[in-house]
This record gives sequence, structure tokens and C-alpha cells, in this order.
Amino acid sequence: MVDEFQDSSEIQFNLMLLLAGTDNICVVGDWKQSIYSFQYADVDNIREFDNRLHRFVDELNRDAQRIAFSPSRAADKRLTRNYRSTQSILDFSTHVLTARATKSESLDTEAISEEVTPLEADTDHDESRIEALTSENEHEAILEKIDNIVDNDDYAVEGDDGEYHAPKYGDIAVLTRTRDFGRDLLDTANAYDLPMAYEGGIEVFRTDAAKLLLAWLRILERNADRGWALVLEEAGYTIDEVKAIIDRDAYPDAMVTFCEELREMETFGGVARRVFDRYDRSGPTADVVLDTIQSVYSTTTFTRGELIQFIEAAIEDGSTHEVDAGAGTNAVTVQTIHATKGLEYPIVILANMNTNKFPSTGGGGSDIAYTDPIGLRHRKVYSVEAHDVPHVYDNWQTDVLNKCLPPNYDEERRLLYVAITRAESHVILAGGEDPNVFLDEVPVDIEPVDPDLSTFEPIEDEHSPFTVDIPEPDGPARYSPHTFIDEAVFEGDTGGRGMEFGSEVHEFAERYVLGEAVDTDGNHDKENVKELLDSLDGKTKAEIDAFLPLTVDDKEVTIGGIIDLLHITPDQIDIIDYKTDLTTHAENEYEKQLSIYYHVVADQYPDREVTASIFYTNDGDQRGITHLSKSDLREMVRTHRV
Ligand SMILES: Nc1ncnc2c1ncn2[C@@H]1O[C@H](COP(=O)(O)OP(=O)(O)OP(=O)(O)O)[C@@H](O)[C@H]1O
Repeated sequence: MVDEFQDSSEIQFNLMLLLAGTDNICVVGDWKQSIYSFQYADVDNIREFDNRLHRFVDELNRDAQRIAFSPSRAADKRLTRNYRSTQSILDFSTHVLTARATKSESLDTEAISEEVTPLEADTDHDESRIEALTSENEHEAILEKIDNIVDNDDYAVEGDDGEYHAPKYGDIAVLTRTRDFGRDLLDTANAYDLPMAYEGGIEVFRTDAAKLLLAWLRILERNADRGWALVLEEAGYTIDEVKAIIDRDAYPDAMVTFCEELREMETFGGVARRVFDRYDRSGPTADVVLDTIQSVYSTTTFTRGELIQFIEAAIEDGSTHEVDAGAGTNAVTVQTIHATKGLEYPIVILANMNTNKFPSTGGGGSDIAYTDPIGLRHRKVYSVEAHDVPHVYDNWQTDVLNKCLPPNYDEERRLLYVAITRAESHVILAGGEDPNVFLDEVPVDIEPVDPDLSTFEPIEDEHSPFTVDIPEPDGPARYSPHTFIDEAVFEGDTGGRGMEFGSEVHEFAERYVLGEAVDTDGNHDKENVKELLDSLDGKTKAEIDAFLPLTVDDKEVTIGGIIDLLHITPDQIDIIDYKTDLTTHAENEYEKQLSIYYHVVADQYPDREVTASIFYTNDGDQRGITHLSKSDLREMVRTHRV
């Protein structure tokens, strides 16, 4: 007996005959579910079973006796009772077989309908909801729908005990035509903390997490603009701002510090772990990336540059890795329609019902393809002559021939059919900004949705972990004091306690100055800060933006930063910058930063004395600095430019 016979190829049919050694053969299948033509499955194996059986036996026996029996007409048994879905879903699934894929497609709907064997649901219980939604934010709309379905009796599903209960996350599957949509949806679900698991192979290196890692590796390796662009965009900067920051090397301080932290990591796995922690990219996909990176580190002598090439190649060829979905946990399943074959779910959300996505226009597949009637063709060609370097290009002759064939969307309709018939109780179709024609063609009302996920409380801070500090895109070139700090002072073991620690102490200091009820929580550094602030008798101001305009060789530049604390008395102003460093090794570099602040304040208050000092929070030591002159600062800008 051969199951899923609708997805067999002609060769497999022949092999079956050769292997059987008997005419006692039974094949089981459903032509409406034939979806593997890219592996040369031929739906006519089942639709034209008798003809093909005779033809193949004849062919196999042409020059020698290979098949010992002479085939008789096969008995045909139609299975018409359906134990999975409700009658509403079965009826709906029949409609999708006659849905046009494009507005101009002409279909012989009567001929198709004649071939369909009507199915009868085994259950009388039919409260099925068949719905469709479209939204500009399709991912969010799907998450909102899931949130609405879970625990909602309107979408009750049948349990193993035959009783109906409100659905759980695990009762829902999101099916997609293409893998990338599922992967992106998973990223969005993770960001909103909605339990979702991807089933099947996933191109882990095409995930958001892996791309962020690649970006940071590129920054570490050669301060690459490509890396910065992605990291800045992820932090919320607009394209213009990203360009301005990159042009002026005015990277946000927090990112520069993070880069320094990464530089100190000894292993690739360490870097990856740090990046994922920082961006809160945890979960099974990130784990697979981490494991792969760590095993590359321990089994090869790859340099960081080679690791970058390895990841680039993995992205390029879309290599897939099985991700442990945490089977048995109560999570929404996401998978492709191809992977869902033979499975079933109480509730199916068929997502990405969008133009150019379903039917899919993606090429894919191997470099050699067979299609009727154009035969076996190269899809790619290797050439040394056409350009000066050897290269591989798309075979235009094959493309032209393919364009001459009328498009055949039958298999795409069957995919639609497979997706719908996975549902036991409810079906929801979802589209985005540009819904496909299928969605229009099937008998369902479409609800436009503007999702509001405010109740989800996404972990925003962790998802966008760098504070956005927007530079002026126009006007003078803008620098941050950190641009001028020699990174070498942070290399090696400098006894730093990490950025998070630093931010926490700074935040405490700011809030204390603002008079908020904050506690030192027994933190030694915070206690020192508190003691300092309590000892000051003048007015205090925290976190002041400071911009120093300078003219360097006829060019206007601005160096901007944030002063941690200003202490203001009638005749003196003190600039105080907190540092959580354990040693004073970076002091000469910090002098540059403090000098900038000094001149900003001195220009503002020409009649008062201005001092600048570093307050080491670790031991409460306050050390005054000798400021650089403005001409020293100009020289600093000049040298930096060179
Ligand atoms: N005689 C039966 N009584 C009760 N339930 C049944 C019976 N036969 C099948 N089922 C249930 O119906 C569902 C579908 O069965 P099954 O997966 O075998 O069908 P199928 O024809 O292979 O489906 P498909 O090809 O669409 O994937 C399963 O949940 C199965 O347990």
C-alpha cells in the first residue's frame, strides 16, 4: 500500500511496480492535495491511475520481462466520510478549488467541480467560524486575532474527551505559503511575548537575531557601515539619520560602549550570547544560531572575518536547521503549508494571503528543471566568456520558454485546499496591504483590521535596547565626545562592570536629583553618589544636553553630549561626570569629554568660575581635571578627520 500517492513522481510509480512483485497493490491519495510538483510529483499518477499503470507496465516490459503480472482494471474506492472537519469547512474547501489566482485567469469551474468527490462531515456539531481579515500590519493583526481567540468560547474546539472548550494557544496553527513570512511572524510574536513555535526547518541565519549578530561582527571586524546601518536602523533611527551618523562617525555613546564590551569577548559564542542578551533575542531560534556559532569556533580555526563569510554564505543559500519548537508546550504552531501535509489543527489561520506571495512568484528549486512541454532545461548557466570573470547567470532561454507557457495555478489552489482542510473547527484567512485574488474569490467577508496591541505590553525597551539620540541631519557636522576617545584604553582587562551597571548608577543619580523616591538598594556606588549629592549646597541639575559649536578651518562643527550633573552656586558652577570604572586608567581620555562640557558651561556663565571633575562612584573619589583649550579641541577635531 502506498499512501500520499498524489505526490509520487513517474519514476516512483515505476519503482513501486518493480518493487511490489505482485499485482496486489493499493494506492491511497487525494488529487486535490498534490503539492509537490517541484519534486516532480505528477498528479496524473492518481487521476489517471489505470492508464498509467498499463503504460508503465508495458514500458518496463518492452525489452525484458520485469513485471510478471498483466494489470487488470484497478478497483476504485472513494472515501467520502470526513472525520476531521465540520461540513462548513468541507464546503468552503471545495470553493477554493475553483478560486481564480489572477483576475485574468479563466477557469472551467464546472469541469473542476465534476472531478471533486463531495465529502460528508461525520459530526453534526458545526459552529465553525470562517473569517478573513486584512491589515497594513498583518503580523500584529494576526497576533491580535490569536489573542482574541484564546479563551474565547465563540471559538470553542473539541477536546480529546469529545467536550467543547475555549481554545488554548496550542489549538492554533498559522500556515503560510512561504517560509519567510512564518519566520518574521515568529520574530514579532517573540517581541510581544506571545507563545509561538516554528515547526520544521527554518533558515536560522535569515532571522532578525542572526542579522543583528552579523551586523555587530561586521562593526567589530572593520567598523563596517553595513553593520552600523542595520544596528542604527534597529534602534529606531530614520534612513537620513543613519546616513548622517555614519558620515560623521557620530555613533551613539551606548553603542560605542557596547562595541567595546563585545571586543573583550574571547569566543564567537560569547559575542553572540552578548548580542542576543542585549537585544533580548532568546528562544529556540537564537539557541540554534548560538550553538552553530559556538561549534564553528570550537571545531575550526576560523577568524572573525571567516565567521562573517560563513554567516553570509548561510544567508545566501538559505540553509535550514531544525529548531526545537518545544513540543508539548502550549504555543501556536507556525509552519509552511507544505510542511503541514497530513496534519490537523482545531483552528487554522492561513496567513500571508498576498499578491506575489500566494501564488508564490519565488523561483527556488534546483538549477536544472523539467517542465512539460519544454522538457529538461538549465535554469542557470556558467560562463567564463561573457564578462571578464567566470560567473553564473540566469538562463534567459529557459526564462523565455517558461514565459511562453500559460501560467498554471492549479497546484497553488491545491495548496490552498490543503491548508483549509487542516482545520477541524475554525478557519481564518489573513492578508496584508495587497491581498491576493484568492481572498477576493473565496466566499468569505473580509474585515479590515487596525490592530491595537497595547494590551500585549511588548517588551519595548528590550527590543529597542539603545536609546535613540537623534542628531541634526543638516547644519554643522556633529560629533559626540566619544568620537575622540581612544578606544585602546578600554582594551584588555580594565575592570569595567558593564554598561548596564553604569546606566543603573546614572539613572539612580538622575532620579535622586529630580527628587524622586529612589533607593540605593544597598548598592555601594549609588550610596557614594547619594552622599555626594547630599553634600552639595547649591542647586543641582541632572542630564543636561551640552553642545559646543566650533569653527575648524572654516567649517562649522558641533560636539554634543550629556552632562551628568551641574552644581550651581552664586559664584561657581561645577561639572561632575560619574564614572563607574574601578581604576583611573581612562582619565586622560575622559579629559577630552569634560573639556567639551567645560567650554559649553564657561561660555554660558562667563562671570562664574567653572570646574570640571570626574566622580568615581566606586570609591567616591572626586578628581578635578585640567581642561583642554578650545584650540586643543579644534586640533582634536582636525586630527580625527585626518
Ligand atoms: N473511522 C473513524 N472514526 C473516527 N475518527 C476517524 C476515523 N477515521 C479517521 N478519523 C480521524 O479523522 C482525522 C483524519 O484522519 P486521517 O489523517 O487518517 O485522514 P486522511 O485522509 O489521511 O487526511 P489527509 O489526507 O487530509 O491528511 C484524524 O483525526 C483521525 O483520527
